[in-house]
Amino acid sequence: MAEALRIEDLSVEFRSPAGTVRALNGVNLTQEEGETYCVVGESGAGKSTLALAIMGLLPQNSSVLGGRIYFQGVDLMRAGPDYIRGLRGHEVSMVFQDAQAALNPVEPVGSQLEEVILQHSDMSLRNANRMAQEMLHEMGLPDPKRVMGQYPFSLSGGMCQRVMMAIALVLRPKLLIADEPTSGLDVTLQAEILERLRRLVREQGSSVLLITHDLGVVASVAKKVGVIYGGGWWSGPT
Ligand SMILES: Nc1ncnc2c1ncn2[C@@H]1O[C@H](COP(=O)(O)OP(=O)(O)OP(=O)(O)O)[C@@H](O)[C@H]1O
Ligand code: NI
Repeated sequence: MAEALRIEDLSVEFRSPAGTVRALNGVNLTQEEGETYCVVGESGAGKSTLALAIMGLLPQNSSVLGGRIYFQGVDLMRAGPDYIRGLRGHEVSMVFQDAQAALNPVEPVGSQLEEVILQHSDMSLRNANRMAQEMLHEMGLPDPKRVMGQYPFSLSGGMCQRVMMAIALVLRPKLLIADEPTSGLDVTLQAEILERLRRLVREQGSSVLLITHDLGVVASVAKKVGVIYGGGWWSGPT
């Protein structure tokens, strides 16, 4: 099987007025195409930092101290910003930990989804609208037509997570990074979202890097798991 993602000895630190924090300390992982890989670790262990590093979205006050990130064999640290921008939204997409904050607050969620569809296809607005509704329906949102016209603040956290998931999946990414996609959801909804992820892997052959602190989630979806602790790293089969 071909390799989707490989991370070698990645170390990242943050600078703040209080000093520097080592958020990642020598992380290594290899993920095959079509594989679900779980990253677990307690709060503050560096999980979101890892996700942002892969997406090329680390904040200004961080530095990569060393290491390499390869996506489909390409060294992302040496690839230009245009290449990384091209990857985001096409090949690699991400569901952010705080979905409500990641959505544009001043645009109805339906238009946000339509925009992504239109940017990546030559569909008519009408067809994009239909596709957006279908995606929201796929994600298990009741009454997608009504949801389309709403702003993020008027939707629940779980609904925003589903909208984000629709946006992330509509492009059929080769790699989906999902940062705590089920946190804050009740158990039934969690199971449903995980089932959708599983279906994605099956149908689209996508790889999923699933970030969670929930060992129950790990047990139900992953073949491989990596544990981040205090920026350090342990990986092995589940
Ligand atoms: N923008 C930032 N500026 C300074 N420090 C940061 C920043 N982002 C994260 N950190 C620090 O880096 C460490 C790792 O944070 P990170 O958000 O990656 O953890 P996490 O594992 O995702 O936690 P959680 O499970 O709570 O989401 C923490 O000590 C955090 O305080
Ligand atoms: Ni996090």
